[in-house]
Amino acid sequence: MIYMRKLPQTMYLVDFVCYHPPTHLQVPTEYFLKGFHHYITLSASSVEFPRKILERSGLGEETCLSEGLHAIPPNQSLALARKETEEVMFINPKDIGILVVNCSLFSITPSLCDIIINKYKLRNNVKSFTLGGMGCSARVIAVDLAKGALQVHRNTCAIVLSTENLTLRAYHGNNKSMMITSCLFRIGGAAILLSNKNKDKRQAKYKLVQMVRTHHGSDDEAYKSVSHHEDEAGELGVSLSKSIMRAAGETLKTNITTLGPLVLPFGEQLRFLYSMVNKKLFKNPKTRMYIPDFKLAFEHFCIHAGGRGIIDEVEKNLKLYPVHVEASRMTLHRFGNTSSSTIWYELAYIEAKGRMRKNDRCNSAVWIVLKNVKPYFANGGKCNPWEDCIHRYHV
Ligand SMILES: CC(C)(COP(=O)(O)OP(=O)(O)OC[C@H]1O[C@@H](n2cnc3c(N)ncnc32)[C@H](O)[C@@H]1OP(=O)(O)O)[C@@H](O)C(=O)NCCC(=O)NCCSC(=O)CC(=O)O
Repeated sequence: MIYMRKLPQTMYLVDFVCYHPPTHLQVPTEYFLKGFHHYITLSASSVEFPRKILERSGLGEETCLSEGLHAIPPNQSLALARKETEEVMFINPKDIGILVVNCSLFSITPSLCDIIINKYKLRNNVKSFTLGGMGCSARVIAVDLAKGALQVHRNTCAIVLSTENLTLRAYHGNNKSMMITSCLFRIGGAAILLSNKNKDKRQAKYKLVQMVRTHHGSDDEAYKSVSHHEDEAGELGVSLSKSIMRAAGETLKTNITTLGPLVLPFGEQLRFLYSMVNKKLFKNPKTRMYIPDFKLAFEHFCIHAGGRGIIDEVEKNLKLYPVHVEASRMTLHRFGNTSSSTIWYELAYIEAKGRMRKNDRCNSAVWIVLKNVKPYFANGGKCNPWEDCIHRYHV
């Protein structure tokens, strides 16, 4: 009995839903650019910049912005920002013991967790955590936090709510790195139900098998790659530095080194080890680090849809095929960069395509599929954000 209590708890992903924004919130390119012209005093040289970025971004014509950002000039009131968050975050409140909410750019009192607890009248011993400022990486951090809490609290359900809120963050200046953020980021969110209850095993879709987190905050360049600050003219904005690709590449390398031994076939591990020893120990300048074939470890890849450039880079570095990055590209096209929730739209895409088969493995936390997941239309009308458009994808 004592031995049993010490066993690590298995964490199941019972189900998840993604916010499906209403069509009146859509921002087709021309409409978006018209709004941009109204609320930004663009200098002559930068007038064409947002158009250029939008055309090359990988975003389609149906991505959405919050109600406040449709107004001309934008209505950036706290009330509308709060309304946005309340609309995006929704749960089924039954039996929740742990609540984790992550939202990078919107932090208020009462907290985002408090809003949910009050709205759904959650029980008073619920363990709640609100994470802020962590960008898209919070998608892993929030699940990891829930996992840690589920190790301590047995026979418990946890909800993770991942979202971003841009209403208060529309940028009104000429700084290109900050304009890019406005061009790429869109409204979105996801709710993920996790459980360590034995009885949930039967209905759960996925089981967590590995979780890897690495932190590159000690590297100054990585630290500054996404940053909220004032521009040269004193306008607040969130800048994306050009070095983000390099930072993403470095993080990928560290993750590969950590995750490789846990998921790769033995032969791939050996090849990787051989190249590492050659390069690091024998300092052989001719040896290039071997990038293991992760296609042998995963059937599905959910790569953060941060921008076309990011997806291109990961596809190239990991030598993936177009089908492996299809869910990321289609998510970027249909929903835009929704920050920490993009990977859940991607998982929903793979499900909607009917590609999720029993025993398949998905990154980025490593999930194993517990049963064939039926696409939405075979699922009794269960909510999938792709349900009205999956037949039109891929594009
Ligand atoms: C923005 C792009 C779509 C542009 O694609 P292109 O293939 O056209 O790239 P390009 O290099 O030719 O760039 C076109 C123009 O944009 C400029 N440009 C590109 N990136 C820039 C940047 N970060 N800051 C300032 N300017 C930039 C180039 O100088 C050029 O300007 P000129 O024409 O004047 O020479 C792509 O670079 C991309 O996807 N970048 C990654 C976006 C990103 O960082 N996403 C992660 C967000 S963070 C995130 O998602 C996590 C979170 O939520 O926190």
